[in-house]
This record gives sequence, C-alpha cells and structure tokens, in this order.
Amino acid sequence: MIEVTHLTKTFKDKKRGVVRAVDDVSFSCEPGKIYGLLGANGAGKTTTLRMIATLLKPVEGQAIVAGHDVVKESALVRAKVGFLAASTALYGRLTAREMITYFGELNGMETKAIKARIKQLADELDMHDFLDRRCEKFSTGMKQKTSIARTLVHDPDVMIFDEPTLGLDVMTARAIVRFVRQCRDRGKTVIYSSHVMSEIEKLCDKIGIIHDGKLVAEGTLPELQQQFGENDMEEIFVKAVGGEAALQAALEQAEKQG
Ligand SMILES: Nc1ncnc2c1ncn2[C@@H]1O[C@H](COP(=O)(O)OP(=O)(O)OP(=O)(O)O)[C@@H](O)[C@H]1O
Repeated sequence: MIEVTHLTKTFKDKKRGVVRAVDDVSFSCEPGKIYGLLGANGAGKTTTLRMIATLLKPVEGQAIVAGHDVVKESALVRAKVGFLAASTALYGRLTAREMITYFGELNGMETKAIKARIKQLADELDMHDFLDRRCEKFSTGMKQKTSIARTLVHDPDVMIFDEPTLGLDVMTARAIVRFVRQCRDRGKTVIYSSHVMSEIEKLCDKIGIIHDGKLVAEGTLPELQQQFGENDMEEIFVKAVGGEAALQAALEQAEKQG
C-alpha cells in the first residue's frame, strides 16, 4: 500500500529561484493495483517517485509505503520497494546473471533464493538468451530487462516503474508492460509513470495526471472519461492540464531546463 498526502518538494534553482517540483500531491495505491502517473516532461513524476522510494526528502507532506514512513523509517521502506529509475545503471563487465545476483546479495538473499528468482525473472522477461552475456554489449531492451530484474530481485511488495518503456521497440515495450501486469496480478502495489497515453490507458487501474507539480486530475479511465466528457486519453490529458497552450508552455519550460 502507498499513501501519499500533501507531498511537496522544492528545489533551489540558480535561474528560476525556488521551484515547486511537486506541490501538495496526495494519492494512494492498494496492493494488486497499478497507479499510473501521467505527465509531460518536467511535470514532477520522477521527483514524486524519488520521494516515495526514499531517495529525496519531502519538504512537506508524508508518504507511507508498506506501512512505513519514507523519512522516519527509510531503511524499512527501502527493503519493501523496488524502484526502476531512468538512471538505473548496470556494470558493463558483469553478465546479467552476475548483476542480478550481486543485487540479490546486497538485499540479503540466500544463493538458492537468488537462483530461483533469476529463473522466474528470466522466464517472465524472456532473458534466457542473454543471461550469461556481459551487459556492456547489450541492446537498450536487454539493458532495461536486466535493470528491471536487478531492481526487483528481492521481490518487493511495492514496485515503482519510472517511464520503463522509454526508447524501447514495440515488442520489448509490450514484454515489459506484460511483466508489470503480472506483478499486479501477483498482488504487488505498482506505480507506473509514463507520458505514453496508450500504455497508461491500457495498464492502469487508477490514473493521476500531474502538471506543473500538481495532481490536476485523478480517477479510473471511465471516471476521467466522464469527468472530461472525452473518450480519448490524450484529449482528457490536454483538458486536464488546462488546454494545448498550457501544455505547450510547460513543455517549452522543461526543454529550456534541459
Ligand atoms: N535537482 C533538481 N534541481 C533543480 N530542479 C529540479 C531538480 N530535479 C528536478 N527539478 C525540476 O523539478 C521539476 C520536475 O522535474 P521531474 O524530473 O520530477 O519531472 P518529470 O515529470 O519526471 O519529467 P520527465 O518526464 O522529463 O522526466 C522540473 O521543473 C525540474 O526541472
């Protein structure tokens, strides 16, 4: 279970002054459900997820993850969370199996449990062909699958995926979406961030639209369709963020920041 209340994060930026990257965001996600966080570049998705995963401290508000406070009980939260970030890195000289094993050991797992878990992950993510090859020669898709496996080797209750299909071909993206669905079906609490509308639409039980640090709309797909009087997720999204001009302005701002 994840319960986020009034979560806020500010950054001091030389050019822009104080940036409210995440501004009074509240939402919750139950076990066996996928919460989709949808937002344009710079909307505040990664900052929100980094706070939930204990990598950043909120300036206000609270996040309770698997029963523990992310600030006061960060070690307990970390043991229960797997966070796949865009920056999740691999050591090129290790094979995928060595890499996953290493992270299993870091998580205090026993050899037998690691072996069984690698087999399960390799089956689910279709990794057997490259498990014993070095990561340095991997395609983007192979790297991403290995990153997912090493992030989730300890089979955490809470799984956070930050734009997991970014830059992947259709087949690899589909394999990853299928895998995320399996995690949900096994009772995991899943947060999935993306700016790919179709993925969010198909995958998520509840959708939160984040814009300029604020959660501007939330609901199941039918609820959002009813609220905005639109069937198409893209139209819902554009309406929720205040129209095309507001979206364009936010994207230009994000581009300037690089
Ligand atoms: N360390 C930082 N210092 C200053 N500003 C930051 C920092 N990290 C994030 N920001 C700013 O906070 C805002 C939200 O960024 P964030 O990375 O959370 O957005 P995002 O929705 O994940 O975007 P993207 O899809 O581009 O990854 C942006 O304005 C960004 O420039």
